[in-house]
Amino acid sequence: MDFDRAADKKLLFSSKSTKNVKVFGSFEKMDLKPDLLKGIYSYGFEAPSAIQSRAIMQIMSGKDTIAQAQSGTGKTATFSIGMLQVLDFKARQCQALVLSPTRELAVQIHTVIKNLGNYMNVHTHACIGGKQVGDDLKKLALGQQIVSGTPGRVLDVIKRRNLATRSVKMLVLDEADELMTKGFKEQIYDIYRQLPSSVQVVIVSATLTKEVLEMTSKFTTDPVKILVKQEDVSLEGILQYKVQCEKEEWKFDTLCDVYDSVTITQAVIFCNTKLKVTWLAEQLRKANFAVVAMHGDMKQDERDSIMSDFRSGKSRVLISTDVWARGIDVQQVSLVINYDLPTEKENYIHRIGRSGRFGRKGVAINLLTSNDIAGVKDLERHYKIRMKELPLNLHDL
Ligand SMILES: Nc1ncnc2c1ncn2[C@@H]1O[C@H](COP(=O)(O)OP(=O)(O)OP(=O)(O)O)[C@@H](O)[C@H]1O
Repeated sequence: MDFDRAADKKLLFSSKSTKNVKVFGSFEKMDLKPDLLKGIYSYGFEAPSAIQSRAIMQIMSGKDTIAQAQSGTGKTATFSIGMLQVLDFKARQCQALVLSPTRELAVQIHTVIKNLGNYMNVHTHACIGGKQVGDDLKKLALGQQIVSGTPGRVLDVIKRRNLATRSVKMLVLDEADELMTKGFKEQIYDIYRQLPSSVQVVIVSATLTKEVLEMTSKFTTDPVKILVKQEDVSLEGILQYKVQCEKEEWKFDTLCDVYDSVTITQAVIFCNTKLKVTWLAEQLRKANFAVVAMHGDMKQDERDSIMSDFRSGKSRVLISTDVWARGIDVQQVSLVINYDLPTEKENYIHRIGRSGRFGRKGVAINLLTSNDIAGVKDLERHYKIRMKELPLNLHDL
């Protein structure tokens, strides 16, 4: 695991991290419950990643934990394993809440927890918007020890008194910086206020700015911090390219060239608006390219079916908004195209991180107009990266 050795160094050298966090080089050394260990191995994991070898034991110890690590380096299993180790699965009360910004991510986390806890009789539920609330209420009435959900729906079922929070021991905020933004912040505070004051808080993201860290101090007490320096947040395994298209109208032809030339497994193309996603999908289909599209205004059933086809490899090129930028794990994605440069710096890292999962190679291509010059410079400076010009012969990639 060469990539992990690199990630390891980066976690070690981040100066704001808590000093002397012990590193556990194997899952056995973590003294996990045998059924949990069995779940981890049958899920296919052999050894812990850099973040796992540090943060799992901290989470298990009951301390509030801030766990930052690059995209695709196994943060989900970090908090899932920590959680599965400490909860009491003989009791049916809800003992852990995981909040994340998108429905698809909440479902994905629920699935990972279910798989890792396969031998532990875990009852877990994905509580997300866009689905009949009645179905949630039925599931919750059965008793769910872990709930993974989106803030709006989770708050709703708490307010309706269908999700009892008095036994919640752990709150995980995944993609915490996104959850601290305007749309979610109030809901997160409202949920937090409903939890016992002793609740352990775990903060997770690949990007955590100083401001976000300050905000999270409202939820945490003397947290263990495992942080990555800004210039180390971008993964080395993802090659980053730019194409100067000058004008917006010239991007489309460039995209068609790229589509034709690169033999890919799977790709995600990002646009900044839902309208543009729909428009681009139409244009590409007219030009006989097979693509699917997904955005937040679509019905959940449709989103589910697009996700399921993309996960299974039935569809190979997906066009989306930032609803797809964070957390979604499809290992076969090897190419990310920013048809539009994201408006938030952090989302650049998250978007390109949909490729290059767990040490795989990835390619990111940014289509730029003359309006993007300053934005690119800013990204390059901020993350100490270099976007190279896309080679004319794309097979060289
Ligand atoms: N110890 C491990 N051994 C092998 N594969 C692993 C291990 N831990 C995680 N993975 C795999 O790595 C991939 C990425 O993990 P995960 O989705 O948790 O990343 P992440 O750090 O949460 O990324 P993001 O920042 O994009 O949310 C998943 O497919 C997961 O199954």
